[in-house]
Order: sequence, then C-alpha cells, then structure tokens
Amino acid sequence: MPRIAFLGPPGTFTEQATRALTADFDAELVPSDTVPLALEAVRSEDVLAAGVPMENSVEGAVSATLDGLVAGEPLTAVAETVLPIRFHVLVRPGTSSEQVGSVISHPHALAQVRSWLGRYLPRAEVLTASSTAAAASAVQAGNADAAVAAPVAVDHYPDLEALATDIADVGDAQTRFLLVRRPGVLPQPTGADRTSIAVVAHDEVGALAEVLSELSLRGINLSRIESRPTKDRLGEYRFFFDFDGHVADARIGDALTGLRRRCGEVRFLGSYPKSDRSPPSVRPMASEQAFQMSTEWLAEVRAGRLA
Ligand SMILES: O=C(O)C(=O)Cc1ccccc1
Repeated sequence: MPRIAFLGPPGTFTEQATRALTADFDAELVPSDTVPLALEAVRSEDVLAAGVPMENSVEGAVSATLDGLVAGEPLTAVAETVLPIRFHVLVRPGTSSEQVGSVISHPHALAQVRSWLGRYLPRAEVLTASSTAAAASAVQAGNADAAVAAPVAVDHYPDLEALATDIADVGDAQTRFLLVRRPGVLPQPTGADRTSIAVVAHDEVGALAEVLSELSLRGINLSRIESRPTKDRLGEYRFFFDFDGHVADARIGDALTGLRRRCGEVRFLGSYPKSDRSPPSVRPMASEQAFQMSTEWLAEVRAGRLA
C-alpha cells in the first residue's frame, strides 16, 4: 500500500485534505511534523506523495510550501483539493476564557481568527505551532492554554473540550491543498486543468511584464501570482504562477517554451485537474485547432508550397 505523508500530527486540516486527495486508492497516511519534512519524505522516496497546504483565501500563500517545492530535487503536484475552513478553540476541561493565558496555533490559523482572539481572549499570549493539531497536542501537554484547531482535532484529543466552536473572522474561508509527487506521472488532461510553475526572471527592465506577456499573448488565464525571495541575493525574486490549462495543451506548451528562452530558471510544478472542474474560456486564436492550423500552415510555407 503506498505511503502518503501529510502535515501532521493527526487531526490537521491537511490530513482531511490528504484523505480527500487519496480517496480513489488505498493509502497509508503518515504524519510529518512540518511541510519541508513532508516534501523531504517524498524526495527521499520514503513516501510516494505528500499532501501539503498551498494557499488560503484569507491569509494567502503558505510560504513553507512555495519554498519547499523549489528547494531541492524537482517535485510536481498531481492533484488539488479545496476545503472550507472553520476553527474550534480547544482547552483542557474546565478552563474558562479568563483562565486562558496563552493561545497557540499554526500561523495561518491564527491569522484567520485574529479579530476573534482580540475580542474574546485579548490578554492571551499568542504562540505558534507547526500545525493546528500540534497546537492541540501542546494544550493537552499543558504547554499552552488554548489551541485554535480543526473541528476534527476533537476526535484525536478527547481530553480537550471546545471553549468556542466554528469561529473565523471571515466566513467561507477556504484553503487549497496539493498532492505532490516526484516527477514521472503526469495526470491526463481533463479539459479543466491548472498548471503551476516557478520562474526566476533576469534582472532587467520590464522582465516581469515580458514574462506575463508570454502568457497573455497565448490567451492563458492566470489564477495566481506570488513572489518569494530566491534567498541567493537581496532583491532577486522567484515568481510562482498558476494558470488555466495543461502542459499537453498547445497554448501552454508554447508559452512554456517562450518562458524557457526568456528566464534564467523555469520549474514546472505540475498540471492537474482543477478542484472545481471549471473549464477555461479559450479564445479562438489560442485553441488547439488554431495552433494545429498555424503549425500546418508554417510547414507548407517551409516546404515551398505556400507563398
Ligand atoms: O493543516 C493544518 O491543520 C495546518 O496547520 C495548516 C493549516 C492552517 C490553517 C488552515 C489550513 C491549513
């Protein structure tokens, strides 16, 4: 049975997402304490794949995932899922709000309940944990008084009780998770796919605008752009792009070859079905037929049959 890592310990949102991402096959889910460790387990072939959080509708990208995807041997995403996110505040039994001197969670969870904490636990010291379930574990061990955790954490930490349930500063918050593998297996195009890449553009006037134009000229719909320092030099950035389409699509392949010519580094981070299965709207000039027609036309010109 394949082993699949997830950001653990058990009871995280990422565990729920990883279960959804592996629902179609038998898998043994194994917790990793951090995102870099989960990705390292994939690279070292200790596990087949890892489920990791990618971005949140309130707090944005999970930097540890972006950085971990490009630091080391190549990895590619093969699937995504989106979970609605609401939190419980878990305490040791009998703890009242007045007795909460410290509250702990993953930074992304804390960011999503900042107003709630300011209102209901204004005097609590805020501590960070490597995941929401690690936070629950810290409360159980007596190292903090309250954890902001996933509702499912209650099942894993039955000694804790909920001081508050279903809290979130912004209703309908969502987090997108990826299933990441070593390269080799490319998911088949479905007609509603997403492609992720990371590029380092040359340090030149207009470099980012030119990178974007490689996409826009081919009618490619960008769904996310993120920048992270390359960590090599102050002021040098790596740009992460998500866009509609599969690397097997002509317009995506064409854009990637353009980017490869233009950029110092291009990392392909995967083509995989979009969780909402929404097909892209492709302009006529960017359709498969248009690319095929223009390639055939060029072949005719080169063969001297057309002028
Ligand atoms: O998966 C978890 O439980 C995490 O700690 C990461 C996280 C934090 C907040 C929202 C979604 C995922």
